[in-house]
Amino acid sequence: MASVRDVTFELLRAHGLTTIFGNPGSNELPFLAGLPDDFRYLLGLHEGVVLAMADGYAQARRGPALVNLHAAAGTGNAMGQLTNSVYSHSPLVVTAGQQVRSTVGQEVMLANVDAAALPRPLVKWSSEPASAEDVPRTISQAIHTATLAPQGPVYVSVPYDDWRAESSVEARHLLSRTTVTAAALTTPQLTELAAMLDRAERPVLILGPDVDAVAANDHAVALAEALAAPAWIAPSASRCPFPTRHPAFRGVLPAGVKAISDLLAGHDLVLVVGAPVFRYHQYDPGRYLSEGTRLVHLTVDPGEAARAPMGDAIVCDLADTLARLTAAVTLGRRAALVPLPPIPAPRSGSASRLHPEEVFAVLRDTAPADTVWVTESTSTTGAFWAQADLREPGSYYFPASGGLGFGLPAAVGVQLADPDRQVVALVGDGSANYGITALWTAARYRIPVIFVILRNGTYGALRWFAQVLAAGEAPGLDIPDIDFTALAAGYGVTGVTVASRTALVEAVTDALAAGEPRLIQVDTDLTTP
Ligand SMILES: Cc1ncc(Cn2c(C)c(CCOP(=O)(O)OP(=O)(O)O)sc2=O)c(N)n1
Ligand SMILES: [Ca+2]
Repeated sequence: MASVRDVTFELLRAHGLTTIFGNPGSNELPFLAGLPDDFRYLLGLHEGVVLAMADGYAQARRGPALVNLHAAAGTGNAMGQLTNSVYSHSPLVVTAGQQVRSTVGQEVMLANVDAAALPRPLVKWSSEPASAEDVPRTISQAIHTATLAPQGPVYVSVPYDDWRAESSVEARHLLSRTTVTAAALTTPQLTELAAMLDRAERPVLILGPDVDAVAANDHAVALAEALAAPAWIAPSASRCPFPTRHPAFRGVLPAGVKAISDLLAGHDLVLVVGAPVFRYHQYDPGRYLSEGTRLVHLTVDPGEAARAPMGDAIVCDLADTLARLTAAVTLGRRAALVPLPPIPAPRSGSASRLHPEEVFAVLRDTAPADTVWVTESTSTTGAFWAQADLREPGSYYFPASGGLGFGLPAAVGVQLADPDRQVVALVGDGSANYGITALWTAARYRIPVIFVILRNGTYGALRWFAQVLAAGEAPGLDIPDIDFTALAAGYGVTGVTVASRTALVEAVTDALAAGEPRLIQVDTDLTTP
């Protein structure tokens, strides 16, 4: 008779979940010991790194990723990164080892007390099965819950004495189950929306991460062209859903209520696709929409639809709806769009420092055109987008809730999922410290990410925010004299410090040829987001 562990590995295999991102403890050993040969385990030295690696991997492969953590302590360490995963709709199946089932109530050492409650509200669903026999079905439910729209992280805690229990023969049904979301607009809904777009004098598109998550970028371009409508990326961008040098592209919306409504004034119809309405950030009170502006919101997430403060929402399949709308609207109703001016020359840095725009311009011109950028340098996002030339789906990732510690490990996960494209991590000298041990995993498994650390010696974004809030000087904002080349060497990654464009070109060129992870530390001027 098959054990619960045997059936669980069969189930994971059936769903392609044979890569485990993890950090083990004694509770996890009965699950991990004797790992089947067709499974691989990627060790992260901190559970925040483990989670963010899995998040990058899942987003880049557009499929689920499996995580194994140590009881409550490991889960707690991972929760910082779950704040990102839950908003990036990352389909993560997070498992955690639990103490022996009969001892949990005594709260013995390593008991994950109230395990299913611990990760909420940072997961879509969580559970600790009520019996060993129910472990396979619970994990099956977790996988389907993570991958059905809206996708998201889920959590299952398993007492370690469950694995050796006998499994029910009925569990075999789980191995072949499939579940899918089918959410197409009805013909009347589509006809009504297409007519609304046709009637609009000045429609505008706002595109979000969920368009890139289903690689519907070309559908978004086709609709923008059919409508001759400008296209913005939704605020607090965590992915790039539209080519940044397309004539319809206008930029990333600022994350303020008044700033957005001012920018959208004059448009009589705003179509938001695949983003919450909206991920505001700085407090910037004002009208949500100008008089005469109507907003329609297409989303995969009923929660986004229900909580928006304005507009009409339709929960639907994004790629299908974009393609059908393009075919349904009337062409040629508006004058051709005037493209943005060419990318401006980057601003120059001060003595012995480069301006972030210079760094991004050199990287853009030296790295391959289909490079994947994983960024976490919070004061330089404006500089990045000003210099960006992103063309393909899956070209850009940023922590969806700004939970730092994502950049370095997520870049490792993205490179693991997408070995045919070069991944470059652009991470601030502050952010780098939250996920620094990812360098060890990159070296250990020879995952050839190029890590670029922008070192301005401060928490730049917080300096900017202190001005926005007129808060004045605050303690704890300076982080001088951290040497990331020394830290990288300690984790097995070769690093170099550069102080000129020429040296940066040379370092990037060397790193591209290395075939193993490399770190490049650049001293940069402080700029604003
Ligand atoms: C886990 C965590 N801790 C603290 C913060 C607060 N925080 C911090 C500490 C920032 C500064 C990041 O500094 P950096 O050097 O990475 O980048 P810049 O200098 O370009 O801002 S931005 C920000 O929101 C956070 N977002 N996430
Ligand atoms: Ca910094």
